[in-house]
Amino acid sequence: MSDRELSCTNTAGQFMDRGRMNQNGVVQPLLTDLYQITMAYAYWKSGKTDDHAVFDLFFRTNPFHGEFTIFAGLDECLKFLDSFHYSDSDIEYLKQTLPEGTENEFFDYLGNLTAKDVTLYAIDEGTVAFPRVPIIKVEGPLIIVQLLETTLLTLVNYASLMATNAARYRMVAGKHVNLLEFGLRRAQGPDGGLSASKYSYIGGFDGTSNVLAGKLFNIPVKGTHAHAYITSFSGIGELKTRLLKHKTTGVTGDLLELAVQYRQALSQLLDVSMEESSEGELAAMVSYAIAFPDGFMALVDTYDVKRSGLLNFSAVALALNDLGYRAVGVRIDSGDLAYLSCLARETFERVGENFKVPWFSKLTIVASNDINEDTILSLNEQGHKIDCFGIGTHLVTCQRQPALGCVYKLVEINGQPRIKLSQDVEKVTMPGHKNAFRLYSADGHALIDLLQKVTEPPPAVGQKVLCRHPFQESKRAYVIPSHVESLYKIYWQNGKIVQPLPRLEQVRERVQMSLKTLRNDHKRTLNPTPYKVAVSDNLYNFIHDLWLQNAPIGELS
Ligand SMILES: Nc1ncnc2c1ncn2[C@@H]1O[C@H](COP(=O)(O)OP(=O)(O)OP(=O)(O)O)[C@@H](O)[C@H]1O
Ligand SMILES: O=P(O)(O)OC[C@H]1O[C@H](OP(=O)(O)OP(=O)(O)O)[C@H](O)[C@@H]1O
Ligand SMILES: O=C(O)c1cccnc1
Ligand SMILES: [Mg+2]
Repeated sequence: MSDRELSCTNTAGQFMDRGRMNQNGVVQPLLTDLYQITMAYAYWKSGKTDDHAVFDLFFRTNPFHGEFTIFAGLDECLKFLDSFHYSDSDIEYLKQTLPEGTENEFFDYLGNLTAKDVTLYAIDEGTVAFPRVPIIKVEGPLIIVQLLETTLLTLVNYASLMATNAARYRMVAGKHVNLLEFGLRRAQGPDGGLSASKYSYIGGFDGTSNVLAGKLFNIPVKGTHAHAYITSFSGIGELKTRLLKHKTTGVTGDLLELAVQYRQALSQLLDVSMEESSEGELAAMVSYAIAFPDGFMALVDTYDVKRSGLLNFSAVALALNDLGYRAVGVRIDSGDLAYLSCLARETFERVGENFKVPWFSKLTIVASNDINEDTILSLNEQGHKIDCFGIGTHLVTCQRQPALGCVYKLVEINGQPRIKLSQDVEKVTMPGHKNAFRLYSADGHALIDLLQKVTEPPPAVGQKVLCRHPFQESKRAYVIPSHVESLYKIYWQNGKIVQPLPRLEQVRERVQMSLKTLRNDHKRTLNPTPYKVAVSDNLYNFIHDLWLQNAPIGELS
């Protein structure tokens, strides 16, 4: 759909620095859990200030009963590191908040703390990611890397959940349908709303109704109008203006008169009685068309799609055509969207044929109203004629799964591996500083992600590598990769962002490219095949030796 096709167009480019946004003002070092700061004090007191730590940020299960996750939020994490600094008022607040007796030198230490000694490795933003493969690794002095935990998690969890949700909607809707995010009114607060707009765009939506998101992130802003516009008119007597200049000749025409004439003719063609249709709706549509003659898109379900909305819309669109303008289309916001969209398309085809206006059959049909992934799948099965979905509540609140469970775990300290044991095997952490590789088959599909110790040589193309399930001894396979992708890049080092950061549209494109590398059976909505994540033989033995060393031996009595 071109910009012309929905009534509002985007002019945001001029406000933006290459499609990237400045750091969200709410993201600052105090946006964290108190326990990070109390731990920092205790680390400081116990002389652990300069201990060298490595933390992994990863999730354990994919959201939405799926088998993939889109990693998003990295850009914001890097900006957070870049600006990490406690202000004087932050320090004042902490002095009042931490228990009396907290030593003053600690606050001096915090006041001078930055992220300059931190190194951050990450998978590229917009790439598909899988459980247990760290998407970010953070290395540096224990206190500062610990202090980053909560903020990094809040920046990655919702962003990745949202981008994944949007990518799933894109997959079920197909390439050719437009997807607009309409969720601001339902989002979890203003910041949730802005993030939803940004990350649904990355995940594959085409635009948002959120004007501030358009300005801040250079996302196309689009929209139609609300029922209030239609119900604010009760009859044609209320129209203060009915005249419109012809688009090319400039000669003034009476849009209302033309529309009324067409309405009469249409009522016979469509077998709809004029008495049943709403005159207020006609007046509203005429006035809206006068305001936006090149972008006329009308809501047709206020009273009755068949008996009123389509009749009035078609009458006004034909009248506009006489004055040299081409209407854009309709939005349907209630009822059976499959049936009503087919009815709308049939109506437009008949009207176009009858009045010799060929483009009528191509009018855009937008559908909205509580749409989710399953609704789109069901509509696809039933057959529909919808060109564009406007989606709010289910998309932005991620109603099907409201949180992604990324965690941040210490895996190494002063060169010594650390393991967190759990009764639940899935929750046992993978110790040590690790590298991750994605191994591809000859047909270009991703086969398996392989974690190794950083000291191991990377897997090589054409060479057999043993891939082991991290916890189940008997599950292993040899893989001969046709292509090996090293998943981590250093993004932050020596106090600087050390990779060029892509623009939002580039991340958006990367999502689609990355999804293409996944086999369809990993992406299907019902019972998708799990993607394999493995460890090298070396890492397997290392984990299990450490596990045995750390697990206490019980005594039976
Ligand atoms: N053909 C269809 N197949 C499956 N689901 C549909 C179909 N058409 C609409 N839906 C969905 O059914 C639900 C209908 O919701 P609901 O009954 O609250 O709305 P409505 O009565 O049509 O409209 P409203 O209450 O806004 O006037 C929505 O979630 C909508 O997306
Ligand atoms: O349904 P969603 O996916 O959240 O999409 C956004 C909704 O917001 C608007 O109306 P609103 O819901 O405010 O009023 P309505 O329920 O009466 O249509 C719009 O008409 C959509 O229905
Ligand atoms: O522009 C629209 O049609 C729109 C915007 C927000 C919510 N519902 C609809
Ligand atoms: Mg609604």
